[in-house]
Amino acid sequence: MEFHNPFTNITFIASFVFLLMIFKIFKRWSSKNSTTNLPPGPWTLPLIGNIHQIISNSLPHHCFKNLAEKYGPLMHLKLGEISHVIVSSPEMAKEVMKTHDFTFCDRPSLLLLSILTYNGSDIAFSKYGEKWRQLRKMIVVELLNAKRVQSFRPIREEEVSDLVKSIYESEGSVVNLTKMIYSMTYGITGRAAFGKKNQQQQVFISAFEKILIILGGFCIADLFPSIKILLERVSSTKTKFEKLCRETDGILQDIINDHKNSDKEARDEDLVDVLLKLQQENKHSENPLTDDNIKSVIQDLFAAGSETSSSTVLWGMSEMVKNPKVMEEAQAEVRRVYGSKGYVDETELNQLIYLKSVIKETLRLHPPIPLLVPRESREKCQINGYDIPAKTIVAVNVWAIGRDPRYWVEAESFKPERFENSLVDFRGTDFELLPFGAGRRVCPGIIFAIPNIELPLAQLLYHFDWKLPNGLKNEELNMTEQFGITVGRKHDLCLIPIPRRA
Ligand code: HEM
Repeated sequence: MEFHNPFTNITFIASFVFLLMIFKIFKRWSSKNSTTNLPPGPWTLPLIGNIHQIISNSLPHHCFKNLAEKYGPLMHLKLGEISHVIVSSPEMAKEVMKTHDFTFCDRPSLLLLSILTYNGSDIAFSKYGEKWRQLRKMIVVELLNAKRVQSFRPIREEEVSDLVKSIYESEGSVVNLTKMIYSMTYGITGRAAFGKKNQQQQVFISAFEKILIILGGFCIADLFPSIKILLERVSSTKTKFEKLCRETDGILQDIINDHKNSDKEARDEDLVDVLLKLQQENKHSENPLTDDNIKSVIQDLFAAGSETSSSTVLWGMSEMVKNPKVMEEAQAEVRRVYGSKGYVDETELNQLIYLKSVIKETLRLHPPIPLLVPRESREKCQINGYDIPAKTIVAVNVWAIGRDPRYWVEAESFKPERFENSLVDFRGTDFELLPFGAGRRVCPGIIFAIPNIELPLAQLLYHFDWKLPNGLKNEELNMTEQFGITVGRKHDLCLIPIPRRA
């Protein structure tokens, strides 16, 4: 899956607009820069602040890690008119997401996300407040609980079996695992959300993929609020984005209407059914669930759930191909556990202890959202003796934290064994491993995500041995990252499956 580099067309638009608006911005910049006790950071240029330092060939999380090595784990950057703080150590992450969690549990209002989410009617990108709290509670209790996740087990098993079947059909030739895994995960999310697969669902998924590609980019208007309207006019992105959102909105509304008008008893309950039931139950409450809430929550599940799980499966496979001893041990475990049964299902997944360590290690080195979803400070506060002004955007570089040699021996190596006798977990209480974030805004989809990652990996390991095409050696596998809504592989993972004859 290809994404645009977020920083590609900034220079052109920025130089044009800067000439027009130079005075206005300068005035605003100088008045906003009056806080003197900010965390350390690189020297800023007038108007653009530190933008020039992050428009480089390296990806934002790499660039922030390099800068943090010089300026420290709590670093201030000015991107355009907006103050950003970049957190790069477990201690500072704990300050932001535990000690001062309430101050940092807001999300910034970003132009394209506001359009997509019906002005923040969702969970992931909406402002902190009573409406968000109620919606999140409802979704966690009713939608993302263990019983509901279990109810989708047949869907997962069927979709993963279909994946295995189509790989068998390509026996001996190269398969594009990237395409197959994304399509499988979208298939699982689509069926869990909407019920049976149909044409409408496919159209929604392909339009939504285009939306995610644009969202993975960078919106310059968000960095210059004082000339936002002008920037929106100069750029064609907003118009293109609105058109795509109108398309997905139409499809989602049709799906909701179809659900409202059809016989629910005649089919298995899907997530749209659950949301419509909640809408009925809450229609007289202070914060009723609107159709916009339903549509934006469904989009959250696709955006937050599908890309992240796919990218984890693909990074896990890539690391195992690159480290054949790990692959052998993981295969031996899966084949031992399922050997007498003769096929893989979800019943024994909890016995795959080594595979669980492989997944943890994958999330340590390749967190799909390396800077987490941005937070915004609700009020002024002090961290580590520095002032953080209200409305500062905070990014936690969990990619850098996962590679911190103070916490991780041989931090750059892929060693699942490190978790063997360790209690470190990824659920948001161990601040050296935070792929799902922490605190009030921690990912509520962890139990939904885990089987979507474990089952395909277990099946791929059970049924096949894997070889790189064109005589490439394992260590030569290209591991370059591509920045987008999640950080995935830049190059599709293409491998030759060799079916295992039991
Ligand atoms: C490997 C899989 C996944 C990873 C690594 C992941 C990671 C994350 C991260 C880093 C955040 C932001 C946390 C923060 O701000 O501290 C987040 C938020 C969220 N995730 Fe996940 N996620 C995954 C799967 C899922 C799944 C499967 C779902 C739902 C089906 C989901 C739903 C959400 C939602 C709704 C939010 C927003 C929470 C809020 O703002 O209150 N995620 N996720």
